[in-house]
Amino acid sequence: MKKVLIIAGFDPSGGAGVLLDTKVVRALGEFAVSTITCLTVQTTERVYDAKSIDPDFFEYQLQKVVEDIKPDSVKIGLLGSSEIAVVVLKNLKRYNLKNIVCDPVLKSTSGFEFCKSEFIEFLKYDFFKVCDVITPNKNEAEVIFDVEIKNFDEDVLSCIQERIKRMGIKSCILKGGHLDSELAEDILVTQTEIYRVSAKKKGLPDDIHGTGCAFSSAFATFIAKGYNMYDALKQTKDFMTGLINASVKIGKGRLILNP
Ligand SMILES: Nc1ncnc2c1ncn2[C@@H]1O[C@H](COP(=O)(O)OP(=O)(O)O)[C@@H](O)[C@H]1O
Ligand SMILES: Cc1ncc(COP(=O)(O)O)c(N)n1
Repeated sequence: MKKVLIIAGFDPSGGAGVLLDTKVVRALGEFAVSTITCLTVQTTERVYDAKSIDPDFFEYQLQKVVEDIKPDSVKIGLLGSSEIAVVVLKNLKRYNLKNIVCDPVLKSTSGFEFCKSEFIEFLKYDFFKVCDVITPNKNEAEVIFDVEIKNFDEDVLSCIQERIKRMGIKSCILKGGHLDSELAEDILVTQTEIYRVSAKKKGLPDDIHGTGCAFSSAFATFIAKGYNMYDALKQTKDFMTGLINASVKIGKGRLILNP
């Protein structure tokens, strides 16, 4: 059995964060261990507030779990503060952790700003370099690469490829759930290749909660199983399409995924 380390926030409604991440890893037949960066007050309707865990206590949690259980891959979701991000970076290096998948959560789909501008600069110029892949959605990619994205045309993709090289980012999967398109297209951009997968879009872009969390956890799980990036992306896309088509309404707000 493969082990996936989740580093993410807690959403009490179960629609995003560690509760969803661990269910995804389990649904794909592997084992999740989780460390919590941040607590949120959140429902299927919106995020009301977020509070970081004390950085020293978080580090204690992370170090003890990785000293006990060596992960085959790592999924990083909501970090929530520069202090927590600094601790994560230090320990990714200290324990020489491999197969790092980072979902750069900056803002919730409902509009809650999880982070400040200096945190974004730290991610862009220090943190992303140690990750094997980052998985921004349209809005996150616009902030990270400082480019306006209407669609994933050749000009946008070559601009992003040039920027990942300049920033020292190994690779990036651009998630297309929020593009105005009939297709939900996701694109793996490495320093040398561009590889696309797509599926028919269900409903409106903001109808479903937690798609980005589930995507990065599934991708990290397929990488832990030993798939290369291209095959892991194909498998993740198929898995996500199934989950999205079976999404359920459990509260007053958006649909959620129930792996
Ligand atoms: N309405 C939808 N129909 C089908 N696939 C979707 C839909 N919304 C998102 N996806 C897919 O879900 C995954 C997460 O994408 P996205 O929603 O863009 O991320 P985030 O939750 O970080 O904003 C991607 O594979 C994307 O293509
Ligand atoms: C704990 C946590 N992690 C991540 C998200 C982003 O998910 P979404 O984009 O669906 O709001 C969230 N809302 N809460």
